[in-house]
Amino acid sequence: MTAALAVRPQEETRVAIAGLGAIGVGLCKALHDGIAGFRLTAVSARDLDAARERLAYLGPSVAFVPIAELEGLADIVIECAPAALLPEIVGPFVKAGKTAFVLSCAALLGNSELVDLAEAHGGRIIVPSGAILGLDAVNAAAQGKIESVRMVTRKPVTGLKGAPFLVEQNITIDEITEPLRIFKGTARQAAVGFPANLNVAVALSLAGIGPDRTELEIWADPSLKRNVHNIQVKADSAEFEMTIENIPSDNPKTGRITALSVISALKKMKAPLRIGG
Ligand SMILES: NC(=O)C1=CN([C@@H]2O[C@H](COP(=O)(O)OP(=O)(O)OC[C@H]3O[C@@H](n4cnc5c(N)ncnc54)[C@H](O)[C@@H]3O)[C@@H](O)[C@H]2O)C=CC1
Ligand SMILES: O=C([O-])CC(=O)C(=O)O
Repeated sequence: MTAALAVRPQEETRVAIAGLGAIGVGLCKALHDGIAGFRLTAVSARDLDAARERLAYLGPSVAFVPIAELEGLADIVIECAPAALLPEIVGPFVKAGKTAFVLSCAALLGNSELVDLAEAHGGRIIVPSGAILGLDAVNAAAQGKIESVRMVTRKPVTGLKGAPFLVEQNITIDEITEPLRIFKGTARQAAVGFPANLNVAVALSLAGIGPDRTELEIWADPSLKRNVHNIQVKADSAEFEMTIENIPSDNPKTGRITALSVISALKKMKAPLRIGG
């Protein structure tokens, strides 16, 4: 047998994408262009016919199907849909012992049975770094003792509009001319009040000291064009501060780096050299 024949080709992992918005469309393109070891096999969208037309370049090897059919067609699913759909996207995959990447991670707090389901069936839920930074350092610090994690988020008005907290509290931000602090509380409270705007705070809390101890301020700032997150961590191993300025994608609520973080996480799954968490 020649050396070449002795090398087993790396098995391709079949990927499904649920939700074809700002993140999902970027991931489709990346997978179509090629991520070694992965093959896009199925996608799901609210309007399947429109999606089929819009993404015709994906060709006949990619199935456009309702969410319920994704699990039969893929080994992993990437959830990048509205948060309310989290259980129906993730549930079937983890129940089959498969992996689900979750972007709407704020919704994990209200659906913790998904983690139990994954544990019971040998499935995995992976929350990529998304639009935030330093989850590896926070997670490392959490292996020791973390005293506090504080985050201050500043967003342009378009990145916050329509959040349930603003509606409930009758806070109008359309015409502000100065930065306005609109929320002070915990990551868990933010997940309820800002379910589509503060996944980053929940990811940070899950990496560190949990959603009830992670403190958060949210500011609406009309002078900003980017979503800015500043994090301060005090631990017995290190004290650190990190800031990220996210350039919005086609969806003003979503930073461009979010889809890239998924591509990076996929590559890490197969890399012979893995850097960071
Ligand atoms: N973890 C993180 O750091 C971040 C998480 N996110 C979250 O990721 C998720 C996706 O974000 P984007 O792509 O920006 O949102 P988006 O709104 O651009 O895309 C969501 C897509 O899901 C589609 N959809 C609606 N109903 C559907 C159904 N029944 N079946 C399949 N698809 C359906 C919508 O038509 C839309 O195209 C959101 O929940 C968002 O809050 C966003 C940014 C950062
Ligand atoms: O957390 C989120 O859902 C989005 C976010 O703040 C960002 O993209 O900067």
